[in-house]
Amino acid sequence: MITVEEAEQIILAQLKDYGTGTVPFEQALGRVLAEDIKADRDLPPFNRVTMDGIAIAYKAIEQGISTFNIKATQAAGEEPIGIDNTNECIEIMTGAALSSTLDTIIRYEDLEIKDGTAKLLITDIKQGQNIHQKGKDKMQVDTVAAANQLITPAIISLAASVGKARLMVKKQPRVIIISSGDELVDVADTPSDYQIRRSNNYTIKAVLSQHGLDADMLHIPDDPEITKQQIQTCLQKYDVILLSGGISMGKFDYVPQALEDLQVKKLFHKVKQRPGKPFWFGRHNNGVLVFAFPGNPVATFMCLHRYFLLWLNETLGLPSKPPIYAQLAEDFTFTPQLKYFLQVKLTFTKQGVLLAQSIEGNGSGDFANLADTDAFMELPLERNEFKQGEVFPVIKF
Ligand SMILES: Nc1nc2c(c(=O)[nH]1)N[C@H]1C(S)=C(S)[C@@H](COP(=O)(O)OP(=O)(O)OC[C@H]3O[C@@H](n4cnc5c(N)ncnc54)[C@H](O)[C@@H]3O)O[C@H]1N2
Ligand code: MOO
Ligand SMILES: [Mg+2]
Repeated sequence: MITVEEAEQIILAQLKDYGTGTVPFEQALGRVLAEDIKADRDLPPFNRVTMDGIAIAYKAIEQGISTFNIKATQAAGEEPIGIDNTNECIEIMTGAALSSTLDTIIRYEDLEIKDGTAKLLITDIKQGQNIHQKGKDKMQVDTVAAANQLITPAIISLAASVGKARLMVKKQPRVIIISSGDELVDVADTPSDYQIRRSNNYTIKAVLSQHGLDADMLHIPDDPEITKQQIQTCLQKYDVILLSGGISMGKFDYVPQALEDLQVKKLFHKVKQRPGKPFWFGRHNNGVLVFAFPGNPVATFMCLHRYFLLWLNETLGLPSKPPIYAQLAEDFTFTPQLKYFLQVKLTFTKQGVLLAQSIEGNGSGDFANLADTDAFMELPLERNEFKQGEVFPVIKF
């Protein structure tokens, strides 16, 4: 049986470029940017007033002038209005473009405005104050957002401001989620006393959608022929198949045999880990990758986060995420020769330390426990005793 690290390496050796395409920028949230976004003009594009008040030429202050004739009022979006004499000012609003004859803004709070004049109530005035200088943030053709990063709301905002109505993004793999098992009925159906509703497929879909990835869903019964037929169809239509269930040692666990019959090369089956020991991974000649997760809900959930999301991140060319470490809140013992992914609840202490409280639940079938936790703590395989205060990596979900 291979280790978690070996499984990770095998999976990360299967990265694939799915190409690029363009989407309207408003629909690009959560996708991966595949081009540099450049400023179409300076940012800001003009000397932008940052306070409502008056605009003056600083020279007036040097000349000892403290009362100004208001020549005009300029709103944001209006053509700049200049002055002819240093004893003049323009009443001006935040966001307005400043005329080249003006270089200093005094706020209304620091003025007394009466009978068409503005009198200064302060003496400490700096040349250039309350002005966001043209080109201060970025110059024309500067890159405002570099390729190979996740498109966040801030990047949507930048795209809008530089007039990029469409963005080039990385194409995502086409994904199908296949659940299996005769004991599983759909959400809308009423299970018999010996059935349950299927949930893993919805969990996977929800996690993927949190990561900006859409996926189709399919359920197959425990029938070897149907299992084979259905997977065969999916091998033609998708880039990645995420299976849940049917991969262990049960008499009706038909998935590994079906995959083998369909020429999906097994790259590994079983990993030294709990949960998720029976995890199966392989690749078809045509490049389709198959992640077959163990059916127990916590096992599916852990493997999805630990392996598939990692692969997705790398395959889309995103920078590797630095690991997050937390401190174990109490002693913990785990004796099997498996790497244990302990379910924990994370909190920050007053000292700013990330603390992991173990919330063990009742094994990998206890999906109710997932709602009470927010991370897996990855405990080293080589050890059995873990002490309060020790620090280990965590996978937040
Ligand atoms: N003799 C052995 N038996 C088992 C072993 C083993 O090493 N030797 N491993 C156990 C472990 S660990 C796991 S995990 C499971 C994995 O089993 P399968 O991948 O074959 O999954 P199933 O048998 O189909 O189902 C297991 C369990 O999960 C429930 N399930 C499955 N799919 C869903 C779904 N979509 N939504 C909700 N629940 C689902 C299913 O009803 C079963 O209760 O094998 C152990 N056995
Ligand atoms: O992988 Mo199993 O999840 O330990 O129950
Ligand atoms: Mg089974």
